Amino acid sequence: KEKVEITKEQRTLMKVIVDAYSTHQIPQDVAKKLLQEQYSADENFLLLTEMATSQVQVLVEFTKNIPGFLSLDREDQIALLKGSAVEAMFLRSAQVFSRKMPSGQTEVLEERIRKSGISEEFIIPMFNFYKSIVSLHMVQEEQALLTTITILTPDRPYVKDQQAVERIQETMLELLRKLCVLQRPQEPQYFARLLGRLTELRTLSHYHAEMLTSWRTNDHKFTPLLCEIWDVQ
Ligand SMILES: Cc1cccc(C)c1Nc1c(-c2c(F)cccc2F)nc2cccc(C)n12
Repeated sequence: KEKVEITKEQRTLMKVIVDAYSTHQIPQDVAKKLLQEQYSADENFLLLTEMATSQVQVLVEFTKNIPGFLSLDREDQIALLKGSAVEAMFLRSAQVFSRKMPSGQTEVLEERIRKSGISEEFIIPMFNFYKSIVSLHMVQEEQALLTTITILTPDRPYVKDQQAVERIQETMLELLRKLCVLQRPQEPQYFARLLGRLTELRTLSHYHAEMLTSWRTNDHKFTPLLCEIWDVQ
């Protein structure tokens, strides 16, 4: 039986990441608007665009706090952010669903997503993914580390020094592996199941690209930040 223990530096690393992850949450005003504004496809889309924009801002702030990220080549930092944004945002919004939001915000958010002009063919895989994340009952450390591992994927387009990214990602993978063993001794495959979700995320990012195109065709407006992160317009 492998004796697994978290070293002192791993504990420090985890605290930095979890603090950054929990500090940078969706602003309350956006969450509050979800409950107040009226229901129309356009109003729902506007709210979700605002939510997506603040999710990108939160993602950038979180990423800057990942130990080692800012010491990467500047262009590689941008390539990692652009390449991982959708996946990190799917994880983040899935966690919004898994954490019972107060006063039925979850149901309201689900309703607004379903009624925002997204075609059924994207809604189904999106909500299946949310359900599969909720069913894992991840703790915050796992959520923060899984998002960090997603951001630090070396083979994103245009990343020049993949080795440097791999080195940091490996540190995070080892920490998450230990956490899973300690957290769920009775579920030896739990770590593998978590990483399996990252494969599902790649499929979702293809759906997301198609959603963007279909929104554009219906002449929906995005914010400058969303245009920049996903190279639209
Ligand atoms: C904020 C939100 C939450 C859940 C579902 C959806 C459809 C959204 N909204 C968007 C997403 C998006 C995301 F932010 C996280 C997960 C999956 C996503 F499709 N991406 C974009 C890009 C341009 C405009 C919007 C409205 N939008």
